[in-house]
Amino acid sequence: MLEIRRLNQFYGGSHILWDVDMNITAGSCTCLMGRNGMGKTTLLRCIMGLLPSSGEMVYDGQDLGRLAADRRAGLGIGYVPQGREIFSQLTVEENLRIGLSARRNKLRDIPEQIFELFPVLKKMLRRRGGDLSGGQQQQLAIGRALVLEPRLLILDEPTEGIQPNIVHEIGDIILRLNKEANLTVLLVEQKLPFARRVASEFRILDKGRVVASGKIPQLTDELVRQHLTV
Ligand SMILES: Nc1ncnc2c1ncn2[C@@H]1O[C@H](COP(=O)(O)OP(=O)(O)OP(=O)(O)O)[C@@H](O)[C@H]1O
Repeated sequence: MLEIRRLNQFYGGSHILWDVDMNITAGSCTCLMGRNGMGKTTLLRCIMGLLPSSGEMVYDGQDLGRLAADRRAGLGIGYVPQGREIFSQLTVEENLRIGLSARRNKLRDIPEQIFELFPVLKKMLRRRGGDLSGGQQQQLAIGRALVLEPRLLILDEPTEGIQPNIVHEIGDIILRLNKEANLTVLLVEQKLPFARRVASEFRILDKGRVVASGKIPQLTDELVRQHLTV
C-alpha cells in the first residue's frame, strides 16, 4: 500500500533520515519504534508531505513525491500528529468539521460511525476542545482524521500523556479500526506492551536508519535491549 525507497531527510545541515526503505502492506498495523530523537516523527511528517525529503514514496501506485500535504490527505491518508494539535478554542463539532472540509467528496454531516467509536464526542459536541481531558482530545484527534474516511491511518504516539485505562480504550479502537474496518495503520509507539497488543508488524529506527523490521512475534528481547531500552 505504501512503499518508501531510499528516503533521506535533512534539517539544514543535519542528516536525519538515512536511506530509509519501508513497505507498509494493506491491512497491517505497523508500529514504528525507536528511542527518542531517532527520526520517527520526522519520517511520518515526510510521508504526509509536511517536510521535504528525497527518495521515492508510492502509495497505491501513485507517486506521492510531488503531491502537497492536502492532496496526500485527499488520497486517503489520515494523520493524527504528536501532541494531537486539536483547536482548543473551537468546539468538538467544529474540530470534526475541519476534517470534513478536507474531504474530496464533500459531506455535510459528520459520519455517525465516528460517534459509534467515540460516544464521548457526541456528548461533548458543544464543548471547547481545550476543555477536554487528554484522552478525550486524543479521541477527538483520531475522530477528526477518520472523518476523511482514510484507508491508511498514521498515528504519532497516540498514548502519550494519557491515563492507563484510556490507553487501553485507544488500543481497542485501533484494533477495531484495523481488524473490523480493515484500515491499514502505521503508528509510532514507545509503550512496548501496547505495541505488542495492537501491532502486527514493527520497524525500528536507530539514528535515522531502519535497523530491524518484521512481524511482532519477531520483536525479541534482544532487539528491545539493543535499540529500544534507554
Ligand atoms: N525542526 C527541527 N529542526 C532541526 N532538527 C530537528 C527538528 N525537528 C527534529 N529535529 C531533530 O531530528 C531528529 C529526529 O527527531 P524526531 O522528532 O523525528 O525523532 P523521534 O524519533 O520522533 O523522537 P521523539 O520520540 O522524541 O518524538 C532529532 O535529532 C531532532 O533533534
